[in-house]
Amino acid sequence: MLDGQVAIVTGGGSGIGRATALELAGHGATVVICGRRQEPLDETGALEPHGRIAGITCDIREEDQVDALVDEVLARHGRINILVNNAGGQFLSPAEDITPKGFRTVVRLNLEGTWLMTHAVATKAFIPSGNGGRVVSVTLTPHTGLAGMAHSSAARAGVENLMKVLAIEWARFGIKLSAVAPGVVATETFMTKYPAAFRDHYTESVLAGELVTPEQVAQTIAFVVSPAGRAISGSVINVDHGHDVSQVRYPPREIATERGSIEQEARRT
Ligand SMILES: CCCCCCCCC/C=C/C(=O)SCCNC(=O)CCNC(=O)[C@H](O)C(C)(C)COP(=O)(O)OP(=O)(O)OC[C@H]1O[C@@H](n2cnc3c(N)ncnc32)[C@H](O)[C@@H]1OP(=O)(O)O
Ligand SMILES: NC(=O)C1=CN([C@@H]2O[C@H](COP(=O)(O)OP(=O)(O)OC[C@H]3O[C@@H](n4cnc5c(N)ncnc54)[C@H](OP(=O)(O)O)[C@@H]3O)[C@@H](O)[C@H]2O)C=CC1
Repeated sequence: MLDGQVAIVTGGGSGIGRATALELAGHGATVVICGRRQEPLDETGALEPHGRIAGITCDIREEDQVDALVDEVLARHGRINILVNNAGGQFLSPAEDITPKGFRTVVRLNLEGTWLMTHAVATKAFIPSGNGGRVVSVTLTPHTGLAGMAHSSAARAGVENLMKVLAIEWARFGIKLSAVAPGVVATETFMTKYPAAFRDHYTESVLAGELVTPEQVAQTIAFVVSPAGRAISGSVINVDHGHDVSQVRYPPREIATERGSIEQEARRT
């Protein structure tokens, strides 16, 4: 389905990004993955039997590193057809405890990093080639607001609207852009990063009684960038077992602290 296509998947060393890199490579694409650490990238590469996945370190928040990544992919492969903006994340915190620096950190990663990658790939590869390209950005549901993640909710809303605006502006270049918005996905990070009460509550209370798998998100992304998804642009596609339309009280009684909020995520060491 993707023979001859060259794809970049950010955050391809783990979770949804790893599953997406493997899915695209399984359909014949040559995939370059990036992240801040080399080791997880190498681990993903080793899982692909035909040598179709290679890793290049890059912090998507840094403009010079983004430029260097895109230049390197073009030098190696001569073209880019697909960009998957998957790298992202946040720390869990009651909104009143998020500092200006903390808010900026999350917005920089999710919104500015996505913008830098998208702009660089479009201006260096998609537009000059005359062939356009496909962009999928991974965001989040629920769209009604992800309580405990004010910074990330704001950033992801920005990403989804960015995809819509660019779908209009860059239609003339043949560039199609969409967002894929997962619900709660059983990645290693989700299962280990957040306070146990938060993780257990959302694992047990999701509508369908089961979490989304990274592979389900990856297969949706592969469909969107495949020939079958050619007419998809400016869309937000939920992969969430109905999470977006469910009504959830905040904070959930079962995990509310004495302050009437949620437990803050421990700082990483
Ligand atoms: C209805 C609901 C349904 C809810 C249903 C639930 C659905 C959950 C769905 C979502 C799941 C996922 O996304 S799972 C995937 C998540 N994956 C990730 O988050 C991976 C990427 N994340 C990260 O790298 C980090 O978390 C992130 C903080 C964003 C960036 O890390 P950095 O190393 O760049 O930054 P740091 O140096 O650690 O921190 C920079 C500043 O950020 C702030 N900061 C960082 N960690 C902090 C913390 N735990 N508590 C407070 N503040 C913190 C401080 O101000 C820090 O500055 P100082 O004070 O100076 O230190
Ligand atoms: N798991 C879930 O429940 C859900 C996840 N999502 C979103 O899906 C995406 C993937 O999540 P998931 O697979 O669970 O999480 P992971 O933590 O496994 O993946 C995040 C990846 O992004 C990379 N990354 C983080 N910061 C940067 C950076 N500044 N520059 C480049 N790469 C970076 C990390 O690698 P490294 O640390 O080496 O840089 C890592 O490989 C995220 O955007 C997440 O918020 C959305 C809905 C639900």
